[in-house]
Amino acid sequence: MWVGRLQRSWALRNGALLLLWLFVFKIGALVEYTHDASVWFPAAGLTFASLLLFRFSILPALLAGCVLSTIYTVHAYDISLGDFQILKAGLLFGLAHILPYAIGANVLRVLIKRRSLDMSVIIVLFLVIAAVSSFFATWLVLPTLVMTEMMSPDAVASTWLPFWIGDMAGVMVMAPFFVGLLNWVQPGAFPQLADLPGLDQQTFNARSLMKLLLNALLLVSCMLLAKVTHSPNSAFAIFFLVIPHMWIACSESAFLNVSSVALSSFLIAFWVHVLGLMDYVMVYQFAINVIAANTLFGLAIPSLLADNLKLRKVAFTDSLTQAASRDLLVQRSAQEITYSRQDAKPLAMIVFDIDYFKKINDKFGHQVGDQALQQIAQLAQSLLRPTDLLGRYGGDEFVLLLPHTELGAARLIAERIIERVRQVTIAESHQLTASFGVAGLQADDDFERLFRRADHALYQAKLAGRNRVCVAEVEHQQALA
Ligand SMILES: Nc1nc2c(ncn2[C@@H]2O[C@H](COP(=O)(O)OP(=O)(O)OP(=O)(O)O)[C@@H](O)[C@H]2O)c(=O)[nH]1
Repeated sequence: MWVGRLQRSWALRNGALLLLWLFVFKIGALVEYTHDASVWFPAAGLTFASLLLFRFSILPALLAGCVLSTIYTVHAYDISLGDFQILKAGLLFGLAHILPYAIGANVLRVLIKRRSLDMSVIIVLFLVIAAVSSFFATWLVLPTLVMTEMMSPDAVASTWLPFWIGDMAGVMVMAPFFVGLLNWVQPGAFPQLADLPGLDQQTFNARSLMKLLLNALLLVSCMLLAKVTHSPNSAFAIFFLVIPHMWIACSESAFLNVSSVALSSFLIAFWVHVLGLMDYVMVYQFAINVIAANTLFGLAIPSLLADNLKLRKVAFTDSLTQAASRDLLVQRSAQEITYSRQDAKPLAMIVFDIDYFKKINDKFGHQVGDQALQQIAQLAQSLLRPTDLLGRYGGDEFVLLLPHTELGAARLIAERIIERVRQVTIAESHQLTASFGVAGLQADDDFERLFRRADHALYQAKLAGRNRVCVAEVEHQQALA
């Protein structure tokens, strides 16, 4: 019910986002580098994600968040500023923080709307936009803080890098998670997101929770190691997290993928704070940024796999008859011939072709011809074993590859098909017939030689009057009429 209200009311949405923004701002303070810079600033990710989804309608919440967080900082750190100066500092901080992310989010929005871009390109663009917009945010916010006397000019040199890393981690690591979360609360706020695979699937089950738990255990172990050994070298063990994260990226939904990176980055901030590992915090931040960038590419895996499957289907299936394409036929035949030879098993090939197909086209039209091809393919397919392969060699010529089949058995199969073909009537009155050539694998056969013999047998069947099966080698012709 509350979700429905949030979706309908602009004011409620802004109010809820303000609360969430202040909450994540406060969590960011867990890894404060100075009072002006957190090395993990998830609020930047929320700013970016909310601007991407809700555009300028969310500005009041973001500006209010910046003003309130400035008031909080001034009081928490006893900075002596008057009320008007605090308000001015808050508003200027807001503008400096929001502007670069508004531009970045809008550029990404426009790019995502171009449906021709594939997921891996969108991810690269997002990473570049995250790095560039957080860099500009850093160099707009810091001078603003100096100008409003929230920060001493001397501190800029030592603060800008952790500030930038903190904002960049906030956007790179947290924005995809916030996008998934906001899109769940308000589906359709940015309809094109539905075209990106899986961000809308909030599927958590026992197996995915177990993976998150293992990930969290590895993370804590690595950080405890750094604490116990007091060695900056052991802090680098955190890079091992790339393994469980890639595992999650390859095996779970996109939303779980971005949630796991967000969770790891939160846990890193939490344990840095609890274990007092601030000296190594930059190592951890670099690690989580690298891991996030890596695992984000996991979002592209489902779409790449789907594209691959689609391409394979197009390349290996004849679109009219759904039989195997000539390419697949040649490829599979070569494989099966090798296996047959290795295992000393027989293999047979049948080549068949509709009789007087040209006349059917001429008399009833191409569409009826196409239907005849489809019917013949379906009929042959229904009589085959799963290990057999039906391919369309070209025009009205089909090839049947029959592994583990003796020549005699292949002939019986051809006879069974020819019998069924005779029962097919097209254009209400025309009865179809077809001719068949059968050949068995011989010692020095490759696909070409085997096909040539089966095709020659087909030619013999045509010469002998069609509507019959002819077997190669034995030169045995059998009229079946
Ligand atoms: N409808 C349709 N016709 C096709 C397709 N591909 C090839 N053809 C036609 O199929 C006919 C093939 O004829 P042929 O196999 O050469 O000769 P035929 O008339 O069947 O005569 P025989 O094979 O000697 O019995 C040609 O007219 C092609 O234009 C297709 O995808 N759909």
